[in-house]
Amino acid sequence: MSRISQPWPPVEVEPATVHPEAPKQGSHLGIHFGECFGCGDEIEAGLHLHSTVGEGTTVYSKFTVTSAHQGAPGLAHGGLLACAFDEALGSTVGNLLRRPAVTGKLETDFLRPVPVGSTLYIATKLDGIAGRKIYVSADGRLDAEDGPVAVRARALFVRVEFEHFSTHGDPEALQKLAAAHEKAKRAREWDINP
Ligand SMILES: CCCCCCCCCCCC(=O)SCCNC(=O)CCNC(=O)[C@H](O)C(C)(C)COP(=O)(O)OP(=O)(O)OC[C@H]1O[C@@H](n2cnc3c(N)ncnc32)[C@H](O)[C@@H]1OP(=O)(O)O
Repeated sequence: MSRISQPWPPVEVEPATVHPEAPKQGSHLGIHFGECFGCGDEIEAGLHLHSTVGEGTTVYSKFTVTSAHQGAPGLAHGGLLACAFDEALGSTVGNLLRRPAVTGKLETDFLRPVPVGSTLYIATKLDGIAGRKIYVSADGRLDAEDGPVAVRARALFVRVEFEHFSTHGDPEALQKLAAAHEKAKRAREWDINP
């Protein structure tokens, strides 16, 4: 039985073009929000995903499973694995395209159990764009870049305006976040052009 029967992407797409100001190959992608469950450093039990830009439209992420992420004893919870992929895919879309987008659909195939203590090596790539729709997919390999594939994911992200977050989210927290990003940007420019 084929695990994924639908063609991917499911519609005709244009190739995704990386934004000229996107972080370059080899750049480590920072935390986009300290309280983000996927990447933030303020959530002790969070996933603490780390990502690096790869070649073309690829981003590589790592996620180490801890006892805080269990479903069955000693094994990662499938929902948290899906969360790791949402983060890896979303970070790829956000950082490479530099336009706000949210997950519209996320599909996961769990191919092998993922034990506590193991690290998932997630390789994500942009598969194409159709209007506001961005198609993206990833493989997660166990314990090595060339390890066996344990989880696969495919997602549709939908481009939104900034108002999506200010209308539905926490405007005060957004303002603080924007101010922190601006401060970090100025500090980087100062480092580069003292
Ligand atoms: C540096 C930065 C780092 C940034 C790093 C960030 C990393 C964070 C990672 C976490 C990301 C998340 O979890 S985001 C949080 C989870 N997601 C959400 O909360 C989204 C909730 N849903 C929504 O707000 C809405 O449904 C939207 C925005 C997705 C779509 O609503 P809309 O704006 O009214 O647009 P709509 O017309 O419905 O959809 C647009 C097109 O997409 C299609 N479409 C929409 N949803 C689906 C779907 N589930 N399945 C198929 N197709 C769909 C529609 O058919 C349509 O196609 P066509 O007619 O054009 O052909």
